Amino acid sequence: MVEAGKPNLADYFPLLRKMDPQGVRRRMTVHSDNLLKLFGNMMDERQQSRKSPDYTASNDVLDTLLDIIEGDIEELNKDHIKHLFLVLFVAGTDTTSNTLEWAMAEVLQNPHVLLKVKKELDQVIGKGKPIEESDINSLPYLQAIIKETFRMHPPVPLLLPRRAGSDTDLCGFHVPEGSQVLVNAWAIGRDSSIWENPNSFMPERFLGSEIDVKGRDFGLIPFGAGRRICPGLPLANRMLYLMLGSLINSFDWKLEGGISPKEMNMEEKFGLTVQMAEPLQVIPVVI
Ligand code: HEM
Repeated sequence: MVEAGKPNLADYFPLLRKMDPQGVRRRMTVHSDNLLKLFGNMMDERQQSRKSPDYTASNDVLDTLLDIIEGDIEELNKDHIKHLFLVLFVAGTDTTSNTLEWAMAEVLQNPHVLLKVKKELDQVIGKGKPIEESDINSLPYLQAIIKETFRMHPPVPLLLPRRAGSDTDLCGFHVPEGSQVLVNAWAIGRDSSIWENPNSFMPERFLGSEIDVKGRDFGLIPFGAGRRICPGLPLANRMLYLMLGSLINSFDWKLEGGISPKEMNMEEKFGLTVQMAEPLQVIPVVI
């Protein structure tokens, strides 16, 4: 992921693409091949165990896809599945874990938010009890925290690049056909003409508001919008509610090194995804 996020001269000067002057493409090919090998081995192992008479189907994604290719569908083969897993791995892991890390960091930096969400969880779920997917709708403040985290820290800050299909005039700018267009979701989230106090973490702004991350409200588009909106959105959202809610409801948290919330380093490190420059280090205390 670190390699994929490095600026590549060849993206700005396409003539250099064949030369690969920084070796980015060469190294990325090695990383992708290693991952494809890993997924290939996992598939072989699973296919082997599926042959055993004691095998109980787990009905996970791999089992479901293997059922399909072992049937008589020719459009999908093992190679497709390996590449599908590669895409899901690259698109779905750092994005979700970075959001969780930012959400925890913001909540811990803002003790009044922590107090409020703990109260909500206590009232709806009960202190220390596990959260179920069906509880999410009854936790508006937890939902607001996730939205506010996406507004301030969209993990894919420039979304995925677009190419203009034809000459276009947009907000006074001429965009020639074939240009690469980047949408800066990070800057939209910090735009003071859209958001009041854009640099303050205020989940309350989403309480009683219809604004959502599903691509209809262009002020908040961490998953993109339109035909190529992130297909992992429903999964990522559910995982985030469950993980953040469980971490907050099951533990008290202490900042490592005895630092106070105000001393936390909230600087960002730019890459394929925006990470915390200094990873969050916190100690769970069992409730
Ligand atoms: C917090 C979590 C996530 C965020 C913020 C996120 C964000 C994004 C964004 C911004 C795009 C590009 C959309 C566009 O440019 O319009 C994208 C594409 C994509 N995402 Fe996610 N994503 C997340 C989690 C996931 C997960 C969990 C998966 C799958 C398990 C996933 C799979 C994909 C795929 C396959 C694409 C490419 C879709 C296409 O090109 O048509 N994402 N995601």
